[in-house]
Amino acid sequence: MESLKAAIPEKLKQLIRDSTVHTLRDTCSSLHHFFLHFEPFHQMVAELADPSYALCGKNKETALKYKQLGNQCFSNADYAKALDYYTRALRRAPFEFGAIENNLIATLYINRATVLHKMNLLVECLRDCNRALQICPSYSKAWYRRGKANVSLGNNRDAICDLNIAKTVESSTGGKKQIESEVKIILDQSKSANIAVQQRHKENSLNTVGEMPQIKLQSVSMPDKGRGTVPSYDVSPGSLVHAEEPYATIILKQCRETHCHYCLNDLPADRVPCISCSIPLYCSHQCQIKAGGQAFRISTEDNHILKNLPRDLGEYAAEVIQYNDCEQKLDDVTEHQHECQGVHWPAVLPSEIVLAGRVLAKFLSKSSSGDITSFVEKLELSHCYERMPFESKLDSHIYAIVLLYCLKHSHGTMFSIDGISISQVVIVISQIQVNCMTVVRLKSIDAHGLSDQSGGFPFHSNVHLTSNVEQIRVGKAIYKAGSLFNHSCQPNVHAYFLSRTLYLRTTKAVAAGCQLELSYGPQVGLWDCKDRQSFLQDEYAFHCQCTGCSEVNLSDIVLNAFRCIYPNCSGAVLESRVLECEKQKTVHFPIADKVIKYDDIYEVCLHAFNQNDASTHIQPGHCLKCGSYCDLESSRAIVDKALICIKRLQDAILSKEISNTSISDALRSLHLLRSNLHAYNKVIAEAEDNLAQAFCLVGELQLSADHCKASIQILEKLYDPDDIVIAYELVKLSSVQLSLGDDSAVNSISRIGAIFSRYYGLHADLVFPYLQYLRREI
Ligand SMILES: C[S@@+](CC[C@H](N)C(=O)[O-])C[C@H]1O[C@@H](n2cnc3c(N)ncnc32)[C@H](O)[C@@H]1O
Repeated sequence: MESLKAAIPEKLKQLIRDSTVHTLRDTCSSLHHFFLHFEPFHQMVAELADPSYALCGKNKETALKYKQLGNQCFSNADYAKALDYYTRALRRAPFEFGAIENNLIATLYINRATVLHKMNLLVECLRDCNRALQICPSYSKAWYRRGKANVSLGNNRDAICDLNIAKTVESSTGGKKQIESEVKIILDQSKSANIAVQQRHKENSLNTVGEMPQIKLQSVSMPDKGRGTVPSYDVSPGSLVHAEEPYATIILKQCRETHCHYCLNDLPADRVPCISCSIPLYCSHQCQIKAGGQAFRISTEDNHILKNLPRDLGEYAAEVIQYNDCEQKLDDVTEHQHECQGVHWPAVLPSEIVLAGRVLAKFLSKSSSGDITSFVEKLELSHCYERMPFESKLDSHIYAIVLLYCLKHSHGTMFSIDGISISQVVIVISQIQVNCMTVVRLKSIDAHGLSDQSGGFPFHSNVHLTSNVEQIRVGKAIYKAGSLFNHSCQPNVHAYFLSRTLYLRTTKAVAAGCQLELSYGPQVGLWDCKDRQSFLQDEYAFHCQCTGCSEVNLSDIVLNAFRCIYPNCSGAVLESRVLECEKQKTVHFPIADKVIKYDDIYEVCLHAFNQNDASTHIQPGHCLKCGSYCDLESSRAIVDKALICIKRLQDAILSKEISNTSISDALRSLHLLRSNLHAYNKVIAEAEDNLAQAFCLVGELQLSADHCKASIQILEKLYDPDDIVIAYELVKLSSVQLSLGDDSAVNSISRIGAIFSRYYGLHADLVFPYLQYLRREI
């Protein structure tokens, strides 16, 4: 990429820098023309898209090598490594149609099932047996392993069926005898114990609760934000206003080995690779088929086994072999199919560009003509091409051309590559920048780094959760209707995801006709106004016009403020960086208008209110309440030094090596922070939170609870007291309160429940399973 960029003549770069939507065809055409005569471009496209260079394809030799390594690890009882090698082998093993006997993939699934059984991952083991049996229905070892897993699961009835089938299809007499004696043992055991309730372990089904949005929405046009979405009637807090499947999705590179490439959920130990290339991993066959459109199913004629079995066993076997792992209707367009030839480009190009490819492929498969000239128009998404910085304009030109060449190799549909088609893709790339949502997940609950093997919370253990509830970014997606919701730094809508489905829920009451707005990332309380605006400008190329950025609010004044030199004065002292931004707000919305409504703003900047023209009287380094001067340079130096100690404590928490010295140094630093920073400064809240975690880890639970409460008190000033951030903090507090046997845990937990149900409704327990544990405790 860099070498292509460097070779572009300066004159052409200048044209691209100055390009608008109207001149885009010309600049795209000129750059294309330049690349056509530039050999390194053709070399690069060949390396990206030519199957003869493909390294991500299937390769039987490599698969056999990994299988061998897996076998060695298994013999040495190194099961974790064996599991990894068998998965690698499955990723590279080509599917051989017709090879029912000694099928490499079926053997690998059974080897992996055996490892999973050893690791006591029984449901996963059962699923791998099913996969092997779908390929080779008369695979005795697979029925046998399935039977053994069912015994361990207590599904004795299924186990007996599995073992009986294994016995029937087993060719050796010795083998048959051994299975027979095992069946006898289970039958004897079953007589003395109640037969456990049978469970069918199906592959992952979408974990959604059947809640449908009931609110009628309208699209409206706003003078400062373009189109927006409003409800047709009043909506109460916690109402589900929108649910939508994505138009296209892509997993982020850092999650490729940990999350399903289709539904974006955590990958289980029995992950399923793509059938035709070695790039994606899925949580189930269901997701693999939805993404790639292919399944390795045997035809019914190959099911000799079914015909030779007694009727009841035959029906049982049919259910296992043909069990419906793709109940949901397949979209006619599968996202990964066009990328799936083992060529490099889907693995190498940036995620947003591969996503643009998926959007284009979906469009092409729906259009009969292969004409992409009306592509942008039909997508009906806004874009930011003219607001993009030069570097992004240049990158999108280059990537659009490269992507079109890669798609032409891979897609199979004919389309012409010229100024018109390239300009369409450039616009789509800028549409993706503005409209794509980052799919996030709450990180699996981790109490002191503990979680059970399936990543869930160990409900049985008496542990307290003190680490932060983290969100991890797993994918990017385009939701066509969802992208009509504008941003606000004081949002009234909360967006979250279950699998790939987007859910939007109101967190406040919204009157009919008022805009429903979510946060694209930054929020009042998280960062101050200046930082939020720079983020939105860099990431989404717009200047935020929301109320949080145009009207004075307490959080923006105090979040980074210093304290007044007079101990009894509650005024805030601001540095010039923050002050400039706040002054702009007072020009348009005088603070005095807000005094009555928000008396806590009045509390921190009384002096500013008392002036006729507040904007000229607010000065950096002067208290906004009493006007006295504070030497911010020396305060800043003290604060920076104190923060080094707090950082040391943070590191000690992470490594779980907390010494008395690190705690007492941090306590001294907290004192320095409190005497230099405003009482509501976020840095103090974070220091309090670190101390709460440290005290919890060394078993000083009362001190931990005290520091946790101190942190929450500040956060309640910075955020809305009913914000989800407060609930996350209360989770930590309640956990410690429970361990202390403190009755106030009940209040904390019911507050958490109320906030969670407003943000997640019926999905709260799914998104945050730790809630069930807390509820049970009260
Ligand atoms: C995902 S789209 C939202 C729908 C968009 N208004 C439309 O007409 O399609 C994002 C774009 O909406 C506009 N926008 C959204 N929130 C805004 C805000 N708070 N202030 C200014 N513009 C905003 C910006 O132009 C941004 O690039």
